[in-house]
Amino acid sequence: MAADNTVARAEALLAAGARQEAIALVDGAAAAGNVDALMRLATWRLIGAPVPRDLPLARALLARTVAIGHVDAALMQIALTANGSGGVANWPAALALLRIAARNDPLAAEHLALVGAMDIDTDGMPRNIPEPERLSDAPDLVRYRALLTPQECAHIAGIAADMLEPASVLDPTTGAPIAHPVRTSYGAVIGPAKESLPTRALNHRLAAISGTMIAQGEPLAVLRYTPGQQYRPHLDSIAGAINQRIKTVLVYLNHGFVGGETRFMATGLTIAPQPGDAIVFSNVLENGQPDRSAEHAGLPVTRGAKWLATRWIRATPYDAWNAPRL
Ligand SMILES: O=C(O)CCC(=O)C(=O)O
Ligand SMILES: [Fe+2]
Repeated sequence: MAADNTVARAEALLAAGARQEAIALVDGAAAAGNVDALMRLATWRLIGAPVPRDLPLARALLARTVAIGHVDAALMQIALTANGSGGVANWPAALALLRIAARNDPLAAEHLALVGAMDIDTDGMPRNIPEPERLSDAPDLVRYRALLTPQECAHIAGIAADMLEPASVLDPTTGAPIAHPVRTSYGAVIGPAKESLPTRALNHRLAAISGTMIAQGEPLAVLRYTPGQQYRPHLDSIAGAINQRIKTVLVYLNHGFVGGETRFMATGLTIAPQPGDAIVFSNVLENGQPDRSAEHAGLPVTRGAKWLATRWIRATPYDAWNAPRL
């Protein structure tokens, strides 16, 4: 179907407060097989606005969108299939969909090649976990050298590059976003609809090296620090959290910058980022309470740009679709 302006007209209606008309317009076009309208309906069902969130329905709409031919819809369908959003997590089905998408889409072909190069089983789980190097006992901290290949690092950074935003917090009085007081880097979160199959496999790898279930991980966050930017000393644990951040995995994604070491304040231990290296540390003591000795910082970058992926891991499964505030 030729491109038309149905979705743009619906956006204008939404902006003007005509919600029902906007929905009716897109519904009608989608029923008539308009691929952009179908894609928009699917994303509305994922976002939960201006219609209620319905993940299984979003999946069904995406499947129809893919059948007509829509590259982004295919990659989203693959992500949701692999991570079980709106259904049961099904790696083999996601891989089969990626094989089909890769026939026509160079980006999907790249994802397939990345996954094909990994040492994983038929469920996308790593077959071998390398031996860690212990860096300290208090805090409980280990390092895995070259856990990610340069291609894997570039893949993660590439997904995030399109979504980077300055770190912000909400002003408690006005509710408006203001500069984050502790972290000055730019960042992006690779949420469940953007979790490419290579990212999913890497998240399995990060779960394996941290001895946790993949479902405990918050969506992978990617940070980019340019000169002067830093992550001031902080704890990753959250005071009073019901579902505590028990562990953190940091993966250094690149080289070609100066500064940006990770420092643990209690010991002074300072880690020089090497691309592909991962560190894993515990943010809680054996009794589950926050471990003050896990306080750490990302030192200022003085030249170039530092890219880093962070996986904050909770005590119990974390639902990224219905994330609680703590
Ligand atoms: O940039 C770093 O080295 C530290 C990052 C960090 O502390 C975090 O992501 O929680
Ligand atoms: Fe941190």
